[in-house]
Amino acid sequence: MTDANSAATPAGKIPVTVLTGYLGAGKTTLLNRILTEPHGQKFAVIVNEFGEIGIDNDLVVDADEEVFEMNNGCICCTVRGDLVRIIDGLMRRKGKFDAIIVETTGLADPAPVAQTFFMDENIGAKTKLDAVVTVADAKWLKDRLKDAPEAKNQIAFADVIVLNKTDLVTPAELDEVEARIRGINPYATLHRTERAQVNIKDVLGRNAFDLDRILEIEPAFLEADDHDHDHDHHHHDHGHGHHHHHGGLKHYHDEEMQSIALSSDKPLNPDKFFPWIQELVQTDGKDILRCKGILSFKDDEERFVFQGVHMILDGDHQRKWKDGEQRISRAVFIGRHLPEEKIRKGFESCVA
Ligand SMILES: Nc1nc2c(ncn2[C@@H]2O[C@H](COP(=O)(O)OP(=O)(O)OP(=O)(O)O)[C@@H](O)[C@H]2O)c(=O)[nH]1
Repeated sequence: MTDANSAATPAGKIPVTVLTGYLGAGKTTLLNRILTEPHGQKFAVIVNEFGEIGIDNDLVVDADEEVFEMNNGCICCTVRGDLVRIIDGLMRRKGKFDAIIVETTGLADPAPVAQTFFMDENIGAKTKLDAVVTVADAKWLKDRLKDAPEAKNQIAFADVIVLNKTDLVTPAELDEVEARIRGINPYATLHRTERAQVNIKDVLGRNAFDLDRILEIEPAFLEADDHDHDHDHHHHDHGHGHHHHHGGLKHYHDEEMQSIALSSDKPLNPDKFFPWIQELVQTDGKDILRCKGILSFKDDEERFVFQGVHMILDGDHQRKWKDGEQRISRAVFIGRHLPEEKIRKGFESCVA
């Protein structure tokens, strides 16, 4: 097969798609869409998540794909070594898959991730960065561009932008957010979507990563990594956070961002949980950028997945608990100034 989607690049390198976008924009929704389409390809999927407990990899559809998880840290810093190791391991089993998809955390700066494919000689020889695909949240991007520098970098670095959640905004708002995106990145191809419904050929096998353009934005992109992780507090353009240096590449982290991980081995009562979570996101949704969890309800044979982005909640049964599978409820809340005690106590009070 030699369609646009066909995996092997001329040099026989494995194409890598970096899937990025701010917290809750719809990355996993897009990933699941890609994996469930009849694409006839075998993907290796690498998922990086912010927060201590692995929920994301559990939300990726149960396809044939192998999912590698990297928790506890941001892909662009602490776990970058993991990324190199996982890809290195994958390359030793060449032939078993056609392409690699890396889903970063919503808080990752895509620049150092992309840089890995140029700076690590071994990886650069065997893989090729196909495109940085950024999912943008039509409802919240505007606000995040004001307070989250990661969100802006994700747009700036994109080769393909999936402007998602068009159902949550008016046509005028949609035009406005697209104009904001165009102000930052006039080059990327852009698709407006609901539930990340985009043609797979529009996001994979693009051969779109443009090094020249990136060097214009980030002249230091190809400078050697001296593993210098300076914490530079002399920049007062943002009240919090710090900059790292990856070689000559400077990148920003929001240190006020926190995550709270909760778990319980006692089944929860849905009649307590739903009113609690609804009330919580109504009162504190401004600070809760993202919440999600896999829950075990009393007398319920199925896992229940809930998701939230600010005050918008979503939830559904996912699948039956498997025989022997431990029925543990897990949830994570990500945001700034989170009322931790209130969230912990509230969650505990939902036990049946
Ligand atoms: N209304 C609406 N909701 C959507 C759309 N796309 C995704 N969602 C919901 O938005 C929430 C977040 O979607 P995810 O795909 O998990 O987002 P993500 O970017 O992977 O989130 P993180 O990995 O936590 O950063 C979920 O509840 C989705 O069901 C859309 O087009 N419209």
